[in-house]
Amino acid sequence: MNVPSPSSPHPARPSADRPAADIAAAKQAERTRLRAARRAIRPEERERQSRAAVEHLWAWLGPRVRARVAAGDAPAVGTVLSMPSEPDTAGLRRRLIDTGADVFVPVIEPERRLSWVRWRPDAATRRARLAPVEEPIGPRHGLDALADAAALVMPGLAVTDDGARLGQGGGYYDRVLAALPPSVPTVAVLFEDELLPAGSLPLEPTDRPVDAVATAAGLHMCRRPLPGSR
Ligand SMILES: Nc1nc2c(c(=O)[nH]1)N(C=O)[C@@H](CNc1ccc(C(=O)N[C@@H](CCC(=O)O)C(=O)O)cc1)CN2
Ligand SMILES: Nc1ncnc2c1ncn2[C@@H]1O[C@H](COP(=O)(O)OP(=O)(O)OP(=O)(O)O)[C@@H](O)[C@H]1O
Repeated sequence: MNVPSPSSPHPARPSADRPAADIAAAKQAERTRLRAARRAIRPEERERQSRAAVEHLWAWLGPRVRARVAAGDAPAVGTVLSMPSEPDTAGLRRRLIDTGADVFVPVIEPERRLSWVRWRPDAATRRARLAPVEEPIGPRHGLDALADAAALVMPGLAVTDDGARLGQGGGYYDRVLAALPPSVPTVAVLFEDELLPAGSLPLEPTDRPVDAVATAAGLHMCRRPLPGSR
């Protein structure tokens, strides 16, 4: 079987021959387009799509978390505190907590690194200095907190059918994906129009693909079936 290793660079590399500055500029233009499209999404529509995307994600993730909790091995799950422009992960976090998972969300560190803080519904948060995101206050952990996670649920602005991801531009998640054990399934949560055809996003050598995308339309497998999904 010719399945690419999850930690290898993305196999489809339409932008391989372009100068790096061109690719970065093309990404920036795409971010501008995608952010404008997000601003046009009404709150009720964001709510609807967030609920439906979480429902599809939970149909796969819920049973896996439950099984591990029942076996006395309550898993970690990485996710985010969503910005108002993003699909809302609040419903996912509530279900994870209700089911007994350990929920971790990112905190921005120097040199575009992330650390991970355990989140509870009553967690005190503060605004990050370098991005318009809330971060919980509390002990910070390295990526080892997610080494045996049931999933890493990621933000992003768009992902292609085959898993190429465009984020907010910090490279934070590319660094995470480069260091995360390939056994941890990675899923981006997006609005419906943000799952794009393969080949339609500019790629840099440091970009790392995601395994799947959850939208209101369903859970789309980009690279390999998620464990237990069939
Ligand atoms: N909820 C959430 N948390 C996250 C991320 C994320 O994408 N979403 N990140 C993922 O890496 C990291 C934070 N990085 C971020 C960097 C920039 C922006 C941002 O929204 N910036 C401005 C854009 C300014 C500009 O135009 O250049 C904005 O969109 O208004 C958000 C997060 C870690 N935590
Ligand atoms: N593993 C890495 N090591 C060093 N530099 C990196 C790494 N990953 C990404 N970068 C740098 O970070 C820059 C921004 O990355 P990119 O445009 O892929 O961010 P993004 O995936 O859109 O953002 P984010 O992950 O923060 O949501 C890249 O131009 C690249 O130079």
